[in-house]
Amino acid sequence: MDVRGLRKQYGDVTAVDGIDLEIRRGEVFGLLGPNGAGKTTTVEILQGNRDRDGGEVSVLGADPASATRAWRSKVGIVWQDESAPAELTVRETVRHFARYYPRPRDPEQVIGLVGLGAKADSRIKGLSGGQRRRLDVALGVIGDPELLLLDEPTTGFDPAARRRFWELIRTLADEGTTILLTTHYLEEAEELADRLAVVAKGRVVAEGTAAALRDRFGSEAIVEWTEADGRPRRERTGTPTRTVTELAGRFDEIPGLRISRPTLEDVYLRLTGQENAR
Ligand SMILES: Nc1ncnc2c1ncn2[C@@H]1O[C@H](COP(=O)(O)OP(=O)(O)OP(=O)(O)O)[C@@H](O)[C@H]1O
Repeated sequence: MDVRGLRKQYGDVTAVDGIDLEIRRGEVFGLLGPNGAGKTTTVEILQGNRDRDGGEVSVLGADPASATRAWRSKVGIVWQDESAPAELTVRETVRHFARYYPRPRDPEQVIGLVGLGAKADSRIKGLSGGQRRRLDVALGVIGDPELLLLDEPTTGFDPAARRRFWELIRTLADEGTTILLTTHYLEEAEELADRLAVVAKGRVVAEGTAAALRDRFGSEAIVEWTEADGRPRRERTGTPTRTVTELAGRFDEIPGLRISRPTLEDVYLRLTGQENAR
């Protein structure tokens, strides 16, 4: 997948302001960014569900803006508000959607993969929010796509379901499916993505492996301690030893001393200009 200079405007709002992305076949790619950064708009354009105002886009060798039925059958999409009929059971729904594809996966296997085996005969209207999302994921993968585009797939999942979903993504990736997912969970991005891009205000502000992003501010450390008046302090520094030596001159024992390296979340907050959120 190749995206060059992608732009999208909604009236006065520039949602996507020149995004470049290159995603290799078989790769799991994570798109991170704060609310309103332009992730959903980007994914919708890649799916062929939204017009763009500028830029070149090639997805599985074709421009999604002129997508054919054959192209659509190779791209798996997880809708946020799947309009599956509420009266059908999980099994009926997955079987029904399988008929739209030339070479679908086995519905029973897919139901198992998303962890809905015990709910196969339950009606959709009786599913919890998280179970509903898992059904959405099942419908996204039933066509055995070459490329899977997932917009915040695990929102509303409980921790066990999220882990099961990670397993599913790894299984699909091992089988050669290319996967692009947006997420607000840094742990999820770190766990799943071979590479990730951080988007802010419609632009890519950083790109690379999670480890490389973390190492971007590699020599820095975060020194935390409690002041004599009880106020917690947090200082980012490239010279932590110096900071601690200074503190040691002021305190016998530095209260609440903690020295850590920036986490991916620290780096993310910094890259997106939200570091004061901590
Ligand atoms: N259909 C629309 N009409 C007008 N403005 C829109 C529309 N969809 C999105 N926007 C605006 O475009 C910008 C980018 O939105 P988008 O949904 O792509 O961001 P996002 O990164 O997916 O955010 P979130 O993490 O909250 O889902 C926002 O300012 C949003 O308000």
